[in-house]
This record gives sequence, structure tokens and C-alpha cells, in this order.
Amino acid sequence: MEMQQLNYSLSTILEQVIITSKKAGQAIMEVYNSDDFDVQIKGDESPLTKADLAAHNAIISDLESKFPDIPCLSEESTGITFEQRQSWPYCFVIDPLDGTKEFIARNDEFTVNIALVVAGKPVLGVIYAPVLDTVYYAAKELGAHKQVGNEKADKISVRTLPEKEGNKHFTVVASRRHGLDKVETLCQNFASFDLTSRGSSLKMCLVAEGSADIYPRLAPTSEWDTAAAQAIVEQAGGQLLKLDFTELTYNQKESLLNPYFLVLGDPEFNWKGELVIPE
Ligand SMILES: Nc1ncnc2c1ncn2[C@@H]1O[C@H](COP(=O)(O)O)[C@@H](OP(=O)(O)O)[C@H]1O
Ligand SMILES: [Mg+2]
Repeated sequence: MEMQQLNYSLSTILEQVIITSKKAGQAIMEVYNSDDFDVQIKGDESPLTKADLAAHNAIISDLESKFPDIPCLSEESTGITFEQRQSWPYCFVIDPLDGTKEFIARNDEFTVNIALVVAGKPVLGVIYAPVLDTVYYAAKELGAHKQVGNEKADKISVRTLPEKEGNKHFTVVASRRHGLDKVETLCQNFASFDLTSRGSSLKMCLVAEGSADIYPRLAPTSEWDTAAAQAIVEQAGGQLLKLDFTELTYNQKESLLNPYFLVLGDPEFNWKGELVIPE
């Protein structure tokens, strides 16, 4: 499917999606500050709060009115079958509140994720962290940016691996909650590395902005957890790849679960030669 089928430019969509992500962030903050989360447990045993639903509603009503011909696939959408979405040439892929467990734990590391997927690839992504009032955004051919509050937006890019005592030194970012033992195995050939943790899509933003070198995700995620971040990482010069080093795709299969994946910074480094990929 060609890009020109979209009825809007990516810069028009990006401008609106940033506004929408901040509105969703405000809806989340109202719940965060009220102490009335009303935590329920969903069918997949993940938690759901009033904030997830308030953010979902804010995003859907905004995007449906601004871009009526672009369908929305949100973590909190129900009843959309694969048969229906299979025919979509493009769609928004939305996680209204990524890091619900971090939200409940009150550690501030949660985000609103909105991506535009065209023909299976994320071409635009916005990640907004409401407590940090920080937005990461990117679109194809427009680069990746980070903006804190009302400060000037900075262009971001992945970094070249730093050296320590003559060896490459890696900053590895990992989930607080999932797959840490497997990460240690994956990194066993690194001469030196340090580990840092973040909730939600902020892990991928750390690689995109050149604060971390690799984020291995050896635990389950869904398409809305990665679509926006993949656009940002790629525009920042990095990669988000499956364990066989091929690309992740979106809205191409019935299951919305992602395979395990690697987020890689330095594009010049021989990651394939250095990582110990689990079976
Ligand atoms: N068993 C599972 N299946 C699918 N996704 C899972 C999962 N366990 C965790 N996740 C995903 O991992 C995300 C949190 O990752 P992390 O712990 O790295 O911050 C969750 O985002 P949500 O908070 O949006 O549900 C959820 O989507
Ligand atoms: Mg999520």
C-alpha cells in the first residue's frame, strides 16, 4: 500500500497526535491525582484502571473526529475482528496507558502511545509521559524529537557505543518486571555493561535518545506496546528487530501479541555476532 493513499500529510497527523496524546495525559493525571484508581483485572490478568479508559476515550473521540477515515486499534478497543482490520491499509495503533502497573505503583513511568501504521509498518509515533511532561515523537522523513514541557524540541538520535578500558561498554535497559534472567544470558559476551530499568515505552525512548544502547524484550508484549516506539527508534537511527534480526510488522496477523524482540542503538555495531540469542 502506498503512502499517498493517506488523505493527510504525516506532519499534519503528527501535529494532531501530539495534541491528542497530551489530552489523554491530562485525563490520566486527573485520575492519578485523585487516588481513586478503581483497579480491575482484565481477562489476560493485566490491570485496568479508570485512567486507561479515560485516556482511551479522549484519544478515540479526538482521532475519529479529526481523521474519520483512519481506523483506530487501541488496547482498550473491543470487538474488532481480524477479518475487519485485515482490510485496513492503515490505522492508528494505540496504548492509552502503557505501564498500568507503574501507574498503580505510583512511580511515574507510564506513557500514552499512539502510532500510525501503514501497510504493516509504523511510520509515525508519539509517546507522551504525563508526569514527566515529556513527549517523544517521530515520523518517516521528519526525524525523531524529544520535547520537555514547553521547551524547544530537540532532535534525538541513537549513540555510538562508548568505550571503557579499551572495550565497548553497554548500557542495557530492561523491564522492571519481565525477563531479567534471560537478559543476563543474552549479554554474557559483553566485556562490560550496566543495567537500568524503566516501565513502559520509556525503555525504547532511552535507546532512541542515546542514553542506553540496547533493550532486549524477552517477555510478551502486544502491538500497541511497540508500534509508536518503533517509529521513534527507527527515525533516531536505531532498529527494533525480532530475535532472528528481521523486522516486526503490525496488523498483519490475528494475534496482536509480538514476538520477543531487540531494540538496538548503534547501527554500525555487529549485534548479531555479539549477542547470545536464546533458543
Ligand atoms: N503476559 C503478557 N502478555 C502480553 N503483554 C504483556 C504481558 N505481560 C506484560 N505485557 C505488556 O507489557 C507492558 C508493560 O511492560 P513493562 O513491564 O516493560 O513496563 C504492559 O503494558 P500495559 O501497561 O499497557 O498493559 C503489557 O502490555
Ligand atoms: Mg502497554
